Amino acid sequence: MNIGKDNPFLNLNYERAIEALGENYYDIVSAAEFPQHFLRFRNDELLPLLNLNPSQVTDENFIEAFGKFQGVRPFLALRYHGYQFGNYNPFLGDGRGFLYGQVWGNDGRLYDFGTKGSGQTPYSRNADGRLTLKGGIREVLASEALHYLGVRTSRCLSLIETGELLWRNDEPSPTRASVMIRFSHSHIRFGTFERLNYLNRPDLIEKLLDHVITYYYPHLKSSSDQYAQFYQELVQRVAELAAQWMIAGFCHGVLNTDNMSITGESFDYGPYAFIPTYNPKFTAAYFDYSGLYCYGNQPRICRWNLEKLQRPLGMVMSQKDLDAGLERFETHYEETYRQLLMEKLGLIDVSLENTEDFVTETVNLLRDSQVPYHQFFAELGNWFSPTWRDNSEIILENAPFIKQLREQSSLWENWKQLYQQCLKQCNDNELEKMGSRLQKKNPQTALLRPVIESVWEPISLDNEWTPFYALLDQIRGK
Ligand SMILES: Nc1ncnc2c1ncn2[C@@H]1O[C@H](COP(=O)(O)OP(=O)(O)OP(=O)(O)O)[C@@H](O)[C@H]1O
Ligand SMILES: [Mg+2]
Repeated sequence: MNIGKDNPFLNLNYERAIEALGENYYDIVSAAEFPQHFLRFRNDELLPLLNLNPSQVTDENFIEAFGKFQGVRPFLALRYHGYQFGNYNPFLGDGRGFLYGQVWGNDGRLYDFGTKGSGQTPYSRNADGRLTLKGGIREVLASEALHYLGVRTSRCLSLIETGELLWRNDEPSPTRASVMIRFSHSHIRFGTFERLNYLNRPDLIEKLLDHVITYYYPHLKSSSDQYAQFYQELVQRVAELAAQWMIAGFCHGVLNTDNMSITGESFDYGPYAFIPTYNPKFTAAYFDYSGLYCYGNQPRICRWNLEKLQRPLGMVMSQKDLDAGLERFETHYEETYRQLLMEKLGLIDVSLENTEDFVTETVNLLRDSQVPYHQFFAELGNWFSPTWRDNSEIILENAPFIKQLREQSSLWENWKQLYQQCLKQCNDNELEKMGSRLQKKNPQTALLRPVIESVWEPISLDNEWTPFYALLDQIRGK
């Protein structure tokens, strides 16, 4: 049989980077066999990166490769541990996924195809190794939405419904099942290093660190203090990521160290939620009883996770270098947050004497007024007028939530003054472009929970997928 002979996914040039590290880092596993295969999502936007033309890749090609798992082997269940809600857990690892393969993008970067919901592995414990269809849909939507909001994130390459029924205590059950392919820059997690520290294997830590630098920080390769520079850059990337989440109004929900990527990329979208209004205490996961991973704690938690990573890294590099790297977390975070908030307000190359105050005032206004977070910025784009530069009184005067803003009289007056001061630094040409720039930065549709439920309901009741695809178009700004 010539299965897959012409399947472009099976003929990609797979790089065996992780495989070459040896079996101390993974277990070879096989995929589950599923009774049915319905391709529910294919991410054609990613194919050109692999030099594939979407029109030449059939749905059957996706199903064969990522639903029936024919062809490329071996599949590697990666080994890792992690701090979960503050406690060390040595019983983790890919329990419902594996590394399917690694490929070079034509952007010169190495990408992983990682599965989720592909069956049991040695790390499944007593669980089924499966992913619910709703869980898969939620991850597809989150990663597309975050990507379009400028967050450095993994994406989904495909989602295939498998015809199985699952029992879950957080979804009405039985519930439908799926298998997803994640497209990301590495599935090496902080917890991958933590496991090696637990096993007291500095030799394996060093080998993994060299691998990480070779493939994901290649510009550091020739440096004499590459470990120090790697940690410094990781701290910067993670601080930037935390700022990107905060600006996007995103609460990841489960910031365990096994969900932190060594490339500083965001991934694993389980019980996440976008905030309806600015509320630092907003908590996404129903099982996060103390609110540890609430929206406002995210920067602090990221820093804590980076600090925990010092233990394994400390086996092969100096504590002094680690401390120096982590010290810069706050500065990177604050600077990125400030810059991104200004951009979200349409302000590029505008420097106020007191930009920090303006950023604080904006956050205070959003928090105290409890206006819808995403809508505030979207309406700024919808109503923007160059005349705001000359008359601050008319700023957002027709916005649906103006009453809420006016109730915060001194905050609101002050904010308008500061925004006007910024606009005064823009020339006519810039002001003309401001409305469309704001609209581009701030989509009309936010991926709030009721929005996700509104597309899930027709799928679950009538197998009606049109609203899901329409929502995808909206969050992609189409
Ligand atoms: N249904 C399941 N069957 C087997 N193992 C599971 C299942 N759900 C979660 N796990 C395992 O529990 C741990 C924590 O799960 P978590 O939800 O953070 O990760 P995940 O969503 O499964 O995978 P990823 O982090 O790659 O997105 C992981 O080791 C995961 O493999
Ligand atoms: Mg996870």
